[in-house]
Amino acid sequence: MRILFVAAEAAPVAKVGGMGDVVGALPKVLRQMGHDVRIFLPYYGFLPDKMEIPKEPVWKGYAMFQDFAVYESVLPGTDVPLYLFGHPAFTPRRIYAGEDEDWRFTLFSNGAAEFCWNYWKPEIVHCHDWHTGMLPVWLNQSPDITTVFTIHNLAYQGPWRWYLEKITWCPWYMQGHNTMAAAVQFANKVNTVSPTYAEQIKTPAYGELIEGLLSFISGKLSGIINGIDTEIYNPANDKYIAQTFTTETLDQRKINKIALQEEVGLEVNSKAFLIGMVTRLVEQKGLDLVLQILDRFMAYTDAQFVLLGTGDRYYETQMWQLASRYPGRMATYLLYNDALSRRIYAGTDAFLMPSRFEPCGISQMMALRYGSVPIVRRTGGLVDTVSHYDPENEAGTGYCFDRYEPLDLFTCMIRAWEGFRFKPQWQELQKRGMNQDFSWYRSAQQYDNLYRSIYGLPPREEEPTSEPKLILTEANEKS
Ligand SMILES: Nc1ncnc2c1ncn2[C@@H]1O[C@H](COP(=O)(O)OP(=O)(O)O[C@H]2O[C@H](CO)[C@@H](O)[C@H](O)[C@H]2O)[C@@H](O)[C@H]1O
Repeated sequence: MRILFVAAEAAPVAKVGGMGDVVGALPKVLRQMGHDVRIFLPYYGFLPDKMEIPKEPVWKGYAMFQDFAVYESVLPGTDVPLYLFGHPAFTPRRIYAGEDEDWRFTLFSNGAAEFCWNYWKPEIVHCHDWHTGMLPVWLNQSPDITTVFTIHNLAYQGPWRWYLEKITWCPWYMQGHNTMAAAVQFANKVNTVSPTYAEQIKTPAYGELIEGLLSFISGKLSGIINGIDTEIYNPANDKYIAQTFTTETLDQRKINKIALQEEVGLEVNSKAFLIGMVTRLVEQKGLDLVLQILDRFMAYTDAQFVLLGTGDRYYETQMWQLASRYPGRMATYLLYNDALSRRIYAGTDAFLMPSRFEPCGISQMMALRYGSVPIVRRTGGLVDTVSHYDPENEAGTGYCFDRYEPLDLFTCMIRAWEGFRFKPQWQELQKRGMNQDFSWYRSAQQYDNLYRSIYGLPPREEEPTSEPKLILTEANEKS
């Protein structure tokens, strides 16, 4: 099938969070499965620093009273054709956070629709998040193009209808009070990035005010767990970490811990329990919980803590100030740095992710792959990817808690800190995590079946072993 991915991010050239990982990895695997997948991305001002882009555009178009040009390149490290939407609105060296955000991404979507109608006609347009939410509405009038809309983050729903009506074409048949709601109504298939979250968003606690709509369209709504790029993120040959390792050579992993402690200015001590966090610093990621207990945790234990993240100024300053109270034991890096993130996954003993909600979560899968034991709140995709440690039966891959309460997080962290003292059991726990299969192949198979279902084709046979593991606890079934 001919499939066009339209998104605001694509790793490795334009990534802020997990959506970039998905758009950067999934097309590659789908192409290996025989689909002609291409990506449509804004031509951000920083892209020429990161890849080769021809000077001449392959096509010029017109949308929302604006001229634009489309340049063709290839996503670095892959064979995936990449079309770049060139317009001065994207020249600034940033992906998000501008006053013109609603306008410029609506223009981008409109440009993508024109591109499909006039230059390269796909059978399926696979849209990601609100930035591309108008595409299913516009393409609804083209019966030979179908749409899939993937929700990575329901919290951001794009501009309101009244604003869209001012800036662009809202066809007579359009429904939905904002871009996300319109996309959910008009896409042929809607999916989110884990089975648990797909259920949760039909409830008021997680539905971000469109739970009624999501319940209404539940017949076309599904959950497909993300993968990670296991070729790029591989502790056995990662050139960004001090010492490569596998489950067989886990003892060597402590070289990474020492190197990380040196790099981020922590006291060098391979015996200290080192917790890491790599995250966007936003409410979703549970930072308010962390701020309520971290001071006490640091005071009560001898643990060390390293944070890498950017985001809300409030969380940045609070974490920074906390770090200044624990010199040599806590380090805060307020920046975006892929190489350092890998060294944190490879060098920490545990990885903290107490999310308020989590559509899937890529970081905990990276942590598992690099042998850092996740401490997570059981919500969304964290339910589907991390199972609670059961020492009696030597089962489970991390430490989990259910309620979004500071005391529950504190208790969970203390349990992990205690568990770390039992070295042989801890190593087994790490190995179980590292042996989990989070490759994209399993998820790509499910996307393939989703595409096939649009055309009434039967699903392809799946390997029985490749089924994602869905672990539902009583507490989660209730939430
Ligand atoms: N400062 C920093 N430096 C370097 N790397 C950093 C970084 N901050 C974050 N990252 C990286 O960004 C990615 C974060 O991905 P997540 O899926 O965990 O969260 P995110 O909320 O961004 O994604 C949203 O979309 C994805 C994709 O569908 C869903 O999994 C998720 O639940 C949803 O919230 C990881 O690869 C992480 O290493």
